[in-house]
Amino acid sequence: LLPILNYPDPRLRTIAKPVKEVTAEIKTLIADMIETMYDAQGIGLAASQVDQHIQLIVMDLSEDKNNPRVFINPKVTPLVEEKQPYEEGCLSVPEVYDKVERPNKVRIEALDENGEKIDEEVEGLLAVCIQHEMDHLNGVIFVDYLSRLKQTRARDKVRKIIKIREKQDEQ
Ligand SMILES: O=C(O)C[C@@H](Cc1ccccc1)[C@H](O)SCc1ccccc1
Ligand SMILES: [Zn+2]
Repeated sequence: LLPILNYPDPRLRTIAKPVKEVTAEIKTLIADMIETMYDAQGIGLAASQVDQHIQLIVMDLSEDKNNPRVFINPKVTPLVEEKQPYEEGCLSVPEVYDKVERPNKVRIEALDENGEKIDEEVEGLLAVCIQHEMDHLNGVIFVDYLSRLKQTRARDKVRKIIKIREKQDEQ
């Protein structure tokens, strides 16, 4: 399992670099990220969150957690002007949930783990999730869209949760 960086860790603000070639170690990273995402009960994970600053996202929205998707060097283009609110969460901001408005239909252009082209139009949770992950690759965290007060509360809450988790790990 890979350690997930927690807000407000400044490393989460790093801009991810494009992947030049899908090497063996990138394939290992992909497998480790998928395992880490499942363990953390996430439906998406960006490489930035595990302190690897390359343009790589893994996602699995399936019920049985048996259909992982890999997006390398992704480009997301909104297909509708109108934005819809969605109650987002983030593995880097544990137990903080709040509404974020995003276009709910987007085009995804990327490469998959075999370097094959992906070019899909998606909507709903998949569209929300890919935009949330793309933000991570650009050093943006969903709490950045919230008020200052909510950002302060999020920071305090994450600090408390991490302390509790560290205590649990000691026992
Ligand atoms: O990038 C992450 O931190 C994983 C995110 C992905 C996500 C964020 C907002 C909306 C959908 C997906 C989540 O922690 S995965 C947990 C989750 C699952 C279903 C709905 C919301 C959040
Ligand atoms: Zn996130």
